[in-house]
Amino acid sequence: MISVSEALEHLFSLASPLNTEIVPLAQANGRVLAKSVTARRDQPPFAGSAMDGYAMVAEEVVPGAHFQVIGEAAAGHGFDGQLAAGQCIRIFTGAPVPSTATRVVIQEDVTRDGDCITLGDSIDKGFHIRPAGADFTDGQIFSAPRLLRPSDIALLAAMNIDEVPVTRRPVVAIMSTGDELVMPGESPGPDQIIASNSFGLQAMLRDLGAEARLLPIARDTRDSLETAFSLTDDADLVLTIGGASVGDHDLVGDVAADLGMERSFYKIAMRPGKPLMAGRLASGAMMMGLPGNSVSAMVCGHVFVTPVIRAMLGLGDAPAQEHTATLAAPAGANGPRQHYMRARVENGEITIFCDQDSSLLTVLSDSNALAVRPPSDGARDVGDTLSYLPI
Ligand SMILES: Nc1nc2c(c(=O)[nH]1)N[C@H]1C(S)=C(S)[C@@H](COP(=O)(O)OP(=O)(O)OC[C@H]3O[C@@H](n4cnc5c(N)ncnc54)[C@H](O)[C@@H]3O)O[C@H]1N2
Ligand code: MOO
Repeated sequence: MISVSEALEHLFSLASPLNTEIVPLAQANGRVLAKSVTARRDQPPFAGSAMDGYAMVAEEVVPGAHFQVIGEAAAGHGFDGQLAAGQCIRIFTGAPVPSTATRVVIQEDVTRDGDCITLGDSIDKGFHIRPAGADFTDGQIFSAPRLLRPSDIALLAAMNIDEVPVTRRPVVAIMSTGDELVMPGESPGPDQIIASNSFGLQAMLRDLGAEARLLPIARDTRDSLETAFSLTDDADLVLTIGGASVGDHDLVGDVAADLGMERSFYKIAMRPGKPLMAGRLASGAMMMGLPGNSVSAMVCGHVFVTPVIRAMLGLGDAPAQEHTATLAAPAGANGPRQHYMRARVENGEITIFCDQDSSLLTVLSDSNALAVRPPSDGARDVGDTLSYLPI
């Protein structure tokens, strides 16, 4: 058995960044920017007013000083004339400030009588002028790679970038295997259960920005598995679930090998998730064969599938990021495999659930973390620092 970090190295050597496509800005949220882009203008493009008030030429604001109102500037409509000492214009937020104006006095600090304003006794000393290019300037680089979020979309729009180069979404084919499985909503026979892992993984993959589609459930026969594999030619990654262990009906590895899969590794010193396999199929797609136990499949999703998808998206080869918390209750010594234990982190303290059986989805659902216990980690006390993966 290889270690988790050795397995990740193998997986990263199988996963390479996908090519780039151009999408309209409105469809770029959640995508990965593949190439750096540059701002096509200054923002703001002119010195602009930050407040509603009066723009004037004044070194100091002196209570009781008078100014003559000679015009107006609003957002989208600047003032064409020249502004001299003793003069001001009515101005609104977002309007260009005349080049000679030195400050904007907010309207709350002014009394107006016809075309004359008088400054009040207590005046806000702010200049309230946003210089041209204060946010960004023409040609400023917005660097790739990065996962685009709503705030980035707003920035790209302001930069006048209407088409965005993003990494193509990885296409992932998810194949549940097993005679016992039926789809949610169907009526299972007495010996059957509902396929759940495929749906959990599909949700995880979609959150990561992959295009994840479910194949028909493959039965525990060579024919059925071969048929399911024949539907994966367009995939960048094929995820099989179940049939990965050593039982007589665990045929996934054998069938994949017969179809030309070059195996990279099988079995990892971890729990849950020990019987994970990976390799490259004859189609060129990467394959990961996940164990069937529900929690094992989802843990492999967090520990291995997520970093693989991020690598395919061009976000780099890095393991899932670990955080630390202090232990809320003592934890016994760990065995020889790296153990990912369902846990809850609250206010910086981590509590590990008692029952870690790898079939218990209720415990997984109650968890927001996987405590990471390295191989042969000794017993830990309350207050000890522990690493965890947020989930
Ligand atoms: N003699 C040994 N037996 C087992 C070993 C071992 O080393 N020696 N390893 C155990 C471990 S660890 C795991 S994990 C499982 C993995 O088994 P498989 O990958 O072959 O999975 P299956 O046997 O097909 O299924 C296990 C379990 O999970 C349920 N399952 C499968 N697919 C789904 C799905 N899509 N949705 C929900 N549940 C699913 C299945 O019904 C079984 O209950 O092997 C141990 N055995
Ligand atoms: O490794 Mo299995 O994944 O422990 O249940």
